[in-house]
Amino acid sequence: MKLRTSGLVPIPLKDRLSARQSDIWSQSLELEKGRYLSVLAPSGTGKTTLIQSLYGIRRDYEGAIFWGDQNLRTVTEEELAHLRSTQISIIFQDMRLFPDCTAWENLEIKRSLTNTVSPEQVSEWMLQLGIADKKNAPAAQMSYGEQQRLSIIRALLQPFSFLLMDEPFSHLDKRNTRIASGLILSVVQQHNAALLLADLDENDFFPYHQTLQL
Ligand SMILES: Nc1ncnc2c1ncn2[C@@H]1O[C@H](COP(=O)(O)OP(=O)(O)OP(=O)(O)O)[C@@H](O)[C@H]1O
Repeated sequence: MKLRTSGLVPIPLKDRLSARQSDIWSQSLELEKGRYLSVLAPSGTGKTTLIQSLYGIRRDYEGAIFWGDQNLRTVTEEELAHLRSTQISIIFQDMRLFPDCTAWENLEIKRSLTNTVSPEQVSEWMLQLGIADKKNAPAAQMSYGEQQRLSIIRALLQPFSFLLMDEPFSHLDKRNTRIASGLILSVVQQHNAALLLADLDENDFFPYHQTLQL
């Protein structure tokens, strides 16, 4: 399966976009399994809009987004749910954890849906990312950096062919970013998945095949 966009333009950004060049807006974009794409964009230029449109959360755009032969605009809720649970995983900029659930519960809600990762593996990843001691803490009581590490692990608890990431390391220091990106890369490689990282500045978190300006 391939991700393909054509003539994509978010309607709220339309007037602003007509005044500047972009590698993605109004163009065609293709991403295949196993490819790593970096999308660079200054604050406020549409990273979150892009990621949420690709994930099917937003539909206020012109043009089209295809996952394989499925046009996101016309897929049914069931087809979209199936795509998200089998093909597309995501790390949201705003994390979207359940604040009153513990760290472990936040992960278990996702993990138990497909049971493709063992609880032991989850514990190991929490240890690796330095949040094992937060297992029983409500997400709302975790620091933003801890919540971000939790939401990174959560994204890895399902089968996927594409991983969408919206500034996934914005609350992390260099060391934690290195550890978290190493974990993400190893799981992406296991799945032979594609990775799309939308971020503010150039970085070497992953060995990209392509870098585009939003
Ligand atoms: N539904 C909407 N209606 C009007 N304007 C919107 C809407 N959604 C986003 N915008 C505007 O579009 C621009 C891009 O927003 P977006 O959140 O995608 O940017 P971003 O690149 O992710 O920014 P940041 O790096 O600061 O998180 C912003 O100026 C925002 O105010």
